[in-house]
Amino acid sequence: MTMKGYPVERIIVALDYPDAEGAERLLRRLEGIPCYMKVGMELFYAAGPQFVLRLKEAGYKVFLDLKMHDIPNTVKGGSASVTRLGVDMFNVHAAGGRAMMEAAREGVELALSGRPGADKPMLIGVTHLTSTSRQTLNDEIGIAGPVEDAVVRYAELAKAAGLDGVVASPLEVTRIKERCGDAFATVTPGIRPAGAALGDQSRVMTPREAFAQGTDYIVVGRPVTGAADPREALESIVASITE
Ligand SMILES: O=c1ccn([C@@H]2O[C@H](COP(=O)(O)O)[C@@H](O)[C@H]2O)c(=O)[nH]1
Repeated sequence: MTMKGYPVERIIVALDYPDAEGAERLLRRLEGIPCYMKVGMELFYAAGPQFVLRLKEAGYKVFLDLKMHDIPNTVKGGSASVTRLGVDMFNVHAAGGRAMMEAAREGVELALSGRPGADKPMLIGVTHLTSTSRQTLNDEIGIAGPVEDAVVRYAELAKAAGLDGVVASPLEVTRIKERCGDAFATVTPGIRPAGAALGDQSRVMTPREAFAQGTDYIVVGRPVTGAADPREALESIVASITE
């Protein structure tokens, strides 16, 4: 299954479930669709590294979305551990600063040293969460100006630290690509098919609009996992992009 220039591998399905059984039910519904799978803190804290290995054994690409944010030495160790696990993509908070992101990069190199041929995971910086509105940024967090400016600043910092890309909303993709280059990847949650409930998301676009902005990956959770027929929901997202 391919989309014009955007294979379905660029759709990352968020497996936000409280246990492995829930995620397994979804995997059965989506059997044969080669989308990327995202394991976030809810599933990882419940089902652990074993579930990541199970996805890898089934042939999926895996984004481990744990958003590390700690002192550089700790993040270096965490990055080495998830690299040894064999994930294809993982992330750290850009708010941790340049030294922390560089330490994450070192952790990847450490885990790969002595393992020639092992795949290097994409290391991605989290900018401002897609649930963050301008009002939250300005009035609660205390950062002035549009969210986009703050996101682009984090993206530039992530690039300077040697990261491969950032998590941002599709609304910021054009400016990130302008400032950081097209090869610097954007991974964009905050995806809502037309008419879908926003839930707690604030900065959103449809799947089609997001790819039209030039994003590399979209992340979709509840519009698929919360649908009565998740397979039909995912196929309809693919169709909305290719039509
Ligand atoms: O800024 C961010 C970073 C991560 N996420 C994650 O993406 C999915 C989105 O799920 P939906 O159900 O489609 O809203 C979820 O796992 C978040 O943890 C994000 O939304 N925004």
